[in-house]
Amino acid sequence: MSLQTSKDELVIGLVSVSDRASGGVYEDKGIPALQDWLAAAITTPYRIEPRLIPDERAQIEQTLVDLVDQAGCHLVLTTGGTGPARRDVTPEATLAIGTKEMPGFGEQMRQISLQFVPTAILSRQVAVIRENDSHAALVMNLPGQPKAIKETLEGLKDADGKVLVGGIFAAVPYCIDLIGGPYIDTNPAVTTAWRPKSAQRPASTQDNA
Ligand SMILES: Nc1ncnc2c1ncn2[C@@H]1O[C@H](COP(=O)(O)OP(=O)(O)OP(=O)(O)O)[C@@H](O)[C@H]1O
Ligand SMILES: Nc1nc2c(c(=O)[nH]1)N[C@H]1C(S)=C(S)[C@@H](COP(=O)(O)O)O[C@H]1N2
Repeated sequence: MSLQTSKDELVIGLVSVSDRASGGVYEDKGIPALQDWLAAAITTPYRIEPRLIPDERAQIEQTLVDLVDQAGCHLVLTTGGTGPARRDVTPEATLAIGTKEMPGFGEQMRQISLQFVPTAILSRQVAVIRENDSHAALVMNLPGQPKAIKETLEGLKDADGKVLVGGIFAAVPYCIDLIGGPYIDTNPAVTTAWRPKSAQRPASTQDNA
């Protein structure tokens, strides 16, 4: 297990998978919801690579491969296409481009989402690592309902901000450390990254490490 995190700029791919939003039937709310949440949660500088595409498996696979292999993303979040309907194929496309499956993320997201909606059981969302010769990325599926983005990433808090159910984003920064990506710092008012003590860096040393 290596903790050689990279000094590269953090690059995050956002993929909204929706027939109707990509076809102009309704306005895409997936990418804006992802952007807003990340802007509040991540304090490390980062660049976004957004993509809006239909529920076509080949196009989803190609988009994910391009984001990791060409655009150099360290993290890719998809939204939409995780349900049981005939055109919902985001999990299949994600598994096809992954080199390692990360089942804990999908399991935890369904647990979290069940606190919000009983239909959470219908989401087949998965997460994978994609490794190429030069780097690796974490690719995770979120449900298509725009409100599900904050729910799954952040979890559930009470009126005083006390965490009732932890969101999955807390596990993302250390996962990116372990696959050799940049050190991600978060805003604790939104989400606190879980890292073992040995992997934590004081804020002032992060640029020099
Ligand atoms: N990108 C999006 N922007 C805005 N709303 C969305 C988006 N994706 C989904 N939704 C909303 O969430 C609901 C459930 O999402 P789901 O992914 O199941 O969509 P869908 O019924 O498969 O249709 P489509 O793929 O055309 O968005 C949609 O009916 C829509 O109201
Ligand atoms: N947190 C959360 N998870 C959720 C939902 C939601 O509103 N919030 N909607 C559910 C519903 S209604 C469905 S059908 C599945 C799959 O949605 P998708 O096909 O839009 O990805 O996600 C589920 N997971």
